[in-house]
Amino acid sequence: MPPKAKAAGKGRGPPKRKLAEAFPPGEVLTDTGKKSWKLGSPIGQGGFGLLYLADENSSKTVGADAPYVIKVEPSDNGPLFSELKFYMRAAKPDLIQSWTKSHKLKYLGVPKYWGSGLHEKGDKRYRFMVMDRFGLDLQKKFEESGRQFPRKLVLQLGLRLLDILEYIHEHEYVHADVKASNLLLSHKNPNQVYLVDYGLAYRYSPEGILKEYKEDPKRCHDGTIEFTSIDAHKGVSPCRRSDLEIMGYCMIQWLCGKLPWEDKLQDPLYVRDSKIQCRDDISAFMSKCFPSQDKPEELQKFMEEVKTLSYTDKPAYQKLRSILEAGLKSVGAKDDDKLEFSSALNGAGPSSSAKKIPKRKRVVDYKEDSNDESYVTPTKKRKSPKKKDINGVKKVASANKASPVNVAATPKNKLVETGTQTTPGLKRARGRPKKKVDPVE
Ligand SMILES: Nc1ncnc2c1ncn2[C@@H]1O[C@H](COP(=O)(O)OP(=O)(O)OP(=O)(O)O)[C@@H](O)[C@H]1O
Repeated sequence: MPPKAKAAGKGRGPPKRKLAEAFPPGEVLTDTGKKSWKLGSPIGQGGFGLLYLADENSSKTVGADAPYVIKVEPSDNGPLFSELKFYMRAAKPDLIQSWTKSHKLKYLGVPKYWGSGLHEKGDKRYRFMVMDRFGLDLQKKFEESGRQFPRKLVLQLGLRLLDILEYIHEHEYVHADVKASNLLLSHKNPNQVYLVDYGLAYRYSPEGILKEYKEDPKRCHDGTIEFTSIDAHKGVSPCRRSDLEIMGYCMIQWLCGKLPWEDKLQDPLYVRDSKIQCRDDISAFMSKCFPSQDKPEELQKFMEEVKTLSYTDKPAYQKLRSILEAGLKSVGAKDDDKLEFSSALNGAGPSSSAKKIPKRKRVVDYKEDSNDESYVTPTKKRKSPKKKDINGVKKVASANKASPVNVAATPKNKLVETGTQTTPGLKRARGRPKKKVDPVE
């Protein structure tokens, strides 16, 4: 039996996590810096908490174009704790701003952290975090585009992801769960994309000290099964090369529609072995993904460059950028900062294999943030397709027949669940502090 399937849920689950109750619009929360924020309507639901539209507190009501969201979870739930640690360490607006400036970037797709705190209501205590508000996620765009993105778009997304990953890697973290559903478009600017969901982010280099390679059979296959890295399949904590490998699989899927192992995602060992085979013969892998089209040479080179990285190596981000830029050049395009989703630009419509399939959920069997805090995540089986997201537009929960409903048109505070991210039978769990160290206390 695959290790993950054995570990899934049975007997190891933590107590059921409570979802934060729906706060009424107008609820005021005060963060640790004494700044007050006002909640608007709920905008999304994660596995462990709710997201609300929000704004700085004033006499005005928080409308549909609010610039912030607030994530709220019961204070004894772990996941927001882990994510919050990342945001507090690496996503302060000043830090992002100065990096953007010094690296001459037009923007950096890391959400800014605006504050956090604890909020008491009745006899309950909640942890909250304020962040930028975004728009649609790229998984929806991918489905809308018949599960294929144009080459120019894929390469531009790759370039933006390299900016993001270089930044978070240089700030001691890896993301470990890059995928289209974690890439959100800016609420205001349709040409900007942001990487969200740092619930699985791992501090691979606390105070600059790199974690050592160590396989742990109990932690195999963490992440989202089709994209997760070979390191994660082997139960090794994610590192910089893992993020790049995951990103490579994403780009290939966006371009060809379907990765070779996608028909057998219920078998993590099969997925792991397929990825290992592909790494051993990248050219054959590319031929499988692009049987009837020209193989995108740049993606092959990208994967080959990633393959050269050892566990602790710092990736050559600039070389990787040049590889993707050469790809843009080869199709007569340039990085003009416009994200165009129309597949006509590809010169090819969606491939026959590029049909709609249900979105996968991610799996994680542990969480560890080293330094002074260590996390052990008891496995948790997540309730099925209970998702979420709204971003001004919600989808109703029939797996792939999305009916967009404007959140403003839904009954007050009533979340419409969406069915986007489930692979039946696989579990998902998130980090939980072993020691009770509260970052906002
Ligand atoms: N800053 C944001 N602005 C707008 N929408 C967001 C923002 N962050 C997340 N979302 C959307 O809200 C939904 C819930 O996000 P959240 O990160 O809580 O869920 P998740 O990715 O499943 O995380 P969890 O790991 O808690 O399950 C997602 O569909 C996501 O696209």
